[in-house]
Amino acid sequence: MSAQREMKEKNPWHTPLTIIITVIGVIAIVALVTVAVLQNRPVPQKYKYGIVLDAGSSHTALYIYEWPAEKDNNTGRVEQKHSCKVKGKGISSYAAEPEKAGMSLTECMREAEMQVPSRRHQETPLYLGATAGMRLLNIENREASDKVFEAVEKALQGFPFSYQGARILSGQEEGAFGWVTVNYLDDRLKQGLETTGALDLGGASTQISFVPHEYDISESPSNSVAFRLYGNDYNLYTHSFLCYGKDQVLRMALAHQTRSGPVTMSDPCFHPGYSVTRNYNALYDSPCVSERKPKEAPLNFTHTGVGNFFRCQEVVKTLFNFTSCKYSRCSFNGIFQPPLQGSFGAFSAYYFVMNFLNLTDSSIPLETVKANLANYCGTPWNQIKQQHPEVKEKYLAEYCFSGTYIVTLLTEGYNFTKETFSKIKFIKEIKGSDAGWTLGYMLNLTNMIPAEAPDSPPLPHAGYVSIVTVIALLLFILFILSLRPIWPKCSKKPQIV
Ligand SMILES: Nc1ncnc2c1ncn2[C@@H]1O[C@H](COP(=O)(O)OP(=O)(O)O)[C@@H](O)[C@H]1O
Ligand SMILES: [Ca+2]
Repeated sequence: MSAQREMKEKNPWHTPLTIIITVIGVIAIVALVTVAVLQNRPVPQKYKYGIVLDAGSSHTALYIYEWPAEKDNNTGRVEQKHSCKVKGKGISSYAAEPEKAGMSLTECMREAEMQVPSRRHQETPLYLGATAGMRLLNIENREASDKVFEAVEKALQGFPFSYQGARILSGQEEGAFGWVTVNYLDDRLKQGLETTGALDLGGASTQISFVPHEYDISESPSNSVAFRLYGNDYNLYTHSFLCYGKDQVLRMALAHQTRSGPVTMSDPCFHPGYSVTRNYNALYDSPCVSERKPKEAPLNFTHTGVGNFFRCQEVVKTLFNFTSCKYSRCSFNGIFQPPLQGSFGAFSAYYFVMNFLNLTDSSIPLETVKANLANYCGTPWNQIKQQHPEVKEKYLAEYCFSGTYIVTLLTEGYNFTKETFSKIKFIKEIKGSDAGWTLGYMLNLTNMIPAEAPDSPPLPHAGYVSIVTVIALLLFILFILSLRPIWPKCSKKPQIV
């Protein structure tokens, strides 16, 4: 009993000094680890927002983007939070009543007010970019185009966002920003990977953009755009063909087939049994066809379908001019195009049309695509309507023409072959964000893609916490070991007794 007490009294672990040192040591280590964890714990996510209105020729769409507030200038990913399709037609169709162009945006703008938290309203940039519909209106009637912009501007300024202006994008910008969007969403830019080309088909214009293999930009400087993004240089080839969007190209096809001013016209691009009355003045009311208007024509003509893909292709081919090229190589209409390179993402109407025709799968060979189209175009109009009662009749009637145009544009126009055709992916969106020029436009205007690669912290959060914990544990073990000279006394004493 007394030996036991003596041992207890002499146990060095039980001296007040050791106990105090141990307790302080443990507290210090716990405090160190706690501070490390708390300090680096991600704070609850706060977001910033940006709004872009895509005023296309056929309709306007509003996109809301969001990104983590503390990372807006480099590392944070910008994603599409919401989109809203404006009811009615594109703003260019309100040339005769511009106020209505402004009013048409109200519903989607109200939706944006609900979607963006109100404390962020004032700092949220709002852009409107108009494309080929307004380009055409601007060519046709400058004054009317200015009035539409005035009305739109007035309407947008009535909302609590940070309004940054409404303007017409150049064809180059439209092509280049579509390319930025696709490659940003695919994370190809930040990682410096080989980029994907972008193919955009609108109603009034169409764009092709890609980084060619070896590219002499001096051959046609107006087709080149240079970017420095995340420390990499890109020489992008881009071209926008005004009037070669699918609605204007249809006008051109109809104009070509009615150039003699007939009363009825049989069209291989429309289904057998299809028949509508069309007005000559309405058909030729566009700068894309106005010069081709027949001198003498009746008021209307009857547009009937024949449904023959191959003959339709012949009609479409007449809309491309292959005769003159002052460069080393051209696509069509004397426009320079370097050899195609890499894979492509085809979006907007490319996707809508090919998706309807069940032809988005890249593994379908070009020959099969043509055979399916031939079969589809040859199907009687009544049968098509019965099979797709849910689809808008205007779209439904035009899928044969649009599909034929897409295949002809890609192969005859841009020179895709049966081998390279499989490199085209028909896409609507990438990782939840729509493919289109709007995201690239906003990233550019808000300087959200830095020219140089951002400095990233040497360690991610988890790595940092683990290292602090390991060091703390090592310190603790070292501290215990430093008490070692006292250990033998403690363990041997009872044996001596
Ligand atoms: N569901 C759909 N099916 C077929 N075509 C569609 C569908 N939705 C939109 N489109 C077409 O996509 C095109 C979009 O073009 P738009 O962006 O308005 O014109 P642009 O880019 O030339 O200014 C239009 O031709 C429109 O009719
Ligand atoms: Ca468009």
